[in-house]
Amino acid sequence: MARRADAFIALPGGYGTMEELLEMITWSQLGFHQKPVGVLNVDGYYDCLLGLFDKGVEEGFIEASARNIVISAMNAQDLFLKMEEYVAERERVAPAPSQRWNNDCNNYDTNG
Ligand SMILES: C/C(=C\CNc1ncnc2c1ncn2[C@@H]1O[C@H](COP(=O)(O)O)[C@@H](O)[C@H]1O)CO
Repeated sequence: MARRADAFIALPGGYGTMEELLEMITWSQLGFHQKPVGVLNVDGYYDCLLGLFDKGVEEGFIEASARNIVISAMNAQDLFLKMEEYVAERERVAPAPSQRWNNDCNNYDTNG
């Protein structure tokens, strides 16, 4: 499913949603994909998580270029606009990304 998606959007959710969001962010960071990853920050639900990402950059745990992987907006219209404009800045760092993608995403793609 992840391989077939054009983009990923996290709506407000719990641990499972956050886990999937972070997985798509880390896959982008590792160069497994260059698709936009959006956060629909309804009523500021994700403010703390986004703030933690900023702190991660400030503290040197997250590269500034990797912080740009995460696109956020308070409403769907703004989020879509930002995601349409997204250009992946990070190089593909993983060796043979297409092979890695197939290997790492097999669990998600039950339709072949
Ligand atoms: C093995 C992986 C993920 C495992 N986690 C989940 N797999 C499938 N479905 C899940 C997982 N975690 C939560 N869910 C369901 O998603 C909905 C939202 O969950 P949330 O915790 O409220 O955000 C809910 O229906 C859960 O049952 C690989 O990544």
